[in-house]
Amino acid sequence: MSALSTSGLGKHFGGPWVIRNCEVRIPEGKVVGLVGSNGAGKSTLLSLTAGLTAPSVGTLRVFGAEVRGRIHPDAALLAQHRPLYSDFTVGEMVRAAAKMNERWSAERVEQVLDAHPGLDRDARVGSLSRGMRTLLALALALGRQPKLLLLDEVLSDLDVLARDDVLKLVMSDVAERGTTVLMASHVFSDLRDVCDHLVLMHAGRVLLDGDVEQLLDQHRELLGPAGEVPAAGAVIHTSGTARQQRALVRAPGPAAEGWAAQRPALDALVADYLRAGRNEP
Ligand SMILES: Nc1ncnc2c1ncn2[C@@H]1O[C@H](COP(=O)(O)OP(=O)(O)OP(=O)(O)O)[C@@H](O)[C@H]1O
Repeated sequence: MSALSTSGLGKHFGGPWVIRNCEVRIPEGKVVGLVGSNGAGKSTLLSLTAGLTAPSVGTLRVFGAEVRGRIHPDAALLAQHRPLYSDFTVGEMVRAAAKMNERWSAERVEQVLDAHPGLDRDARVGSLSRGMRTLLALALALGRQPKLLLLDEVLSDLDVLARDDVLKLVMSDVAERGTTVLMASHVFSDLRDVCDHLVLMHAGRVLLDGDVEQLLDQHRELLGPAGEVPAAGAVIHTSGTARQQRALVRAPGPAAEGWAAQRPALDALVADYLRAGRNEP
């Protein structure tokens, strides 16, 4: 069963479409990188998935059940603004979260707090470092024992050690509970090492949705002389100098004479799709 599937999904807030004709299918147990430039619609897709806002058109299903602006018990969202009360202590924050959630694993939250001495139960939330606040918010999201964990820009503004802590915690949940994770970031390098499935958005549209290895297999980076790219497939993006040209092509035929073809690196694939999106009218 898909952890998340959408059909003809669209969203606007009374103005222009923020998500348009969105079709995604995310298999259970995957760690998904949700990538796109600022304003691409990543946070909106996460909010729709968590049931915080309802679709304007189309459907969105989480583990087969349609979500229409109702919080799904199997999904937990760690929003970009980290929903925590600064005046509470860590212990008070944990108790408040436990009261707000019917399904709750105190044990899971305690495990996380015990593993991170910076998360002192008596410390004021407002006095915690950015990394510790993110870890606390993540611990509370994990306390809900979600089957689908939605993380919005969870690594932004964190130093390298805090990033390691957060990623380790997320990946341990994946390994131990088979959690499906959808992680949004506008910085692809944040997600590159952990994601096995990629959803790439631009201006409210989904440009790519698939298993990372399969997506790489479907594309070739062609290098050859300047001029027309002799490719049978779809040319996604070209760049080059007066002498040499480079092109990313989807489903290309055999390389033409004078041209070299190689499987692209994942970073290059993502960057080319984002550039191609930016150049569209
Ligand atoms: N509640 C809202 N009301 C009106 N417009 C909104 C609302 N939420 C989002 N938008 C608009 O939807 C578009 C997509 O925003 P969204 O936050 O989903 O993008 P994003 O890809 O997460 O961007 P970023 O990487 O900057 O966080 C933006 O133009 C934004 O202004």
